[in-house]
Amino acid sequence: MNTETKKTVLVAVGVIENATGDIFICRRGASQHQANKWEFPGGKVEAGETVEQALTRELAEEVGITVERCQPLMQLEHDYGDKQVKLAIHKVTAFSGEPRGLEGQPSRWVPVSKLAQYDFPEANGPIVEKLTAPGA
Ligand SMILES: Nc1nc2c([nH]c(=O)n2[C@@H]2O[C@H](COP(=O)(O)OP(=O)(O)OP(=O)(O)O)[C@@H](O)[C@H]2O)c(=O)[nH]1
Ligand SMILES: [Mg+2]
Repeated sequence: MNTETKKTVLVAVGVIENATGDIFICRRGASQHQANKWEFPGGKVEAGETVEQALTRELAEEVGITVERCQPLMQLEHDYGDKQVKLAIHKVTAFSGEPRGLEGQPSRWVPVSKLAQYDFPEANGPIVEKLTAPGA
């Protein structure tokens, strides 16, 4: 399929931050797109939803938290060849509940300084850069 006809999938992504500044990441499943890579939890925005509504729904479903405060961090488009995605990324700075992998996915809190050691999907490069930039 050429780029003119390829459909872009809009994805709501949450960078969940705790009081000590650590970030919560999950590992994608073996049968998912970008299998076994680490990710910031989130998922596709459904018809009729805003990005924030999708983020709230996905984070409740996947990691069991209720988003109480979030701010837009950045938006990124990436073409994987088999799939074109637009990531709408928010930083989640207040939430209730303790995040955990509700779909059986491995998950952990990671200090920002260690984020670059994890294998993320290619699209995530600029997110990790922004989070680890001096003064971020
Ligand atoms: N959640 C999430 N998706 C990402 C990230 N980076 C990235 O390229 N993606 C891509 O965004 C797309 C949609 O994410 P998803 O598979 O989580 O969607 P979903 O939760 O609605 O799941 P589904 O597969 O059950 O429909 C995937 O193609 C995935 O590879 C990321 O950091 N977090
Ligand atoms: Mg998901």
